[in-house]
Amino acid sequence: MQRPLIIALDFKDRNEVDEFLSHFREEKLFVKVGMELFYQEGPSIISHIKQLGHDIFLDLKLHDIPNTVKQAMRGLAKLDVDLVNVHAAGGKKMMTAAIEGLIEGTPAGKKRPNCIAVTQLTSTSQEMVQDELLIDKNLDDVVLHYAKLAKESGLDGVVCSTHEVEMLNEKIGDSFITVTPGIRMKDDSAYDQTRIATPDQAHELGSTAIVVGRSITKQQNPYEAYLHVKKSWEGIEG
Ligand SMILES: O=c1ccn([C@@H]2O[C@H](COP(=O)(O)O)[C@@H](O)[C@H]2O)c(=O)[nH]1
Repeated sequence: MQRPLIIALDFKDRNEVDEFLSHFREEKLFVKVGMELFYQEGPSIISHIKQLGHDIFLDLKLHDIPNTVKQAMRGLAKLDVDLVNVHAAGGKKMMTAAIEGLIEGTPAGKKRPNCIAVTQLTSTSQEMVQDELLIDKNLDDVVLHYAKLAKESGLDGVVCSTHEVEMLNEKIGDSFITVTPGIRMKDDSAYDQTRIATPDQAHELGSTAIVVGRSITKQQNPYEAYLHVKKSWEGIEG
């Protein structure tokens, strides 16, 4: 994976997506379709965006019993997306089943989509881990443990925050993909995210890819905001 900047298309429908993408006519993008858009528009939104020439991370974060995840992944593999994901909290059997489903569902001659596991959401804080999830461990240790489970299950990488990337690169190896949401420009609101960093910090810490939503999509000039984030991510400007 070529260290992409992935734009989260958290829009309510296809019209909003088209309006947003109209600002990027010359640009081949890597975009993320999440639950909000996919549950509204269904699989046709994927073929629509593919026809425009963009790469797609389908962020549905599957988390269910192994057989259900396997059959769901068989279906998703047919959609011609580049990246899909599960929650690592589903465990090794579930993650292994996800890969089996992807392999079975990928059309002959095509490469299966990369599959990554969410370790701990970037909206989760150390306090939440202890007080709400009742996990009596350091958040870093939880992320590392889930990342190891994902690796052992044959997944290609994880979703984590930038704060854990150096540790994962050191302990698991930097060919294991680290996709990091929770990205904010210096003066932007964190909104509901807690483990945040700027694009240039993500670059320095060694993220494979960053996911950026509102710091681009909610700006008055999304194209300018995108260029600004991209420069920072490429280490050209802080
Ligand atoms: O741990 C996670 C996993 C997924 N996300 C998704 O990324 C974007 C982030 O959007 P922002 O507007 O930049 O906060 C969003 O679609 C989330 O569903 C995440 O934030 N953290």
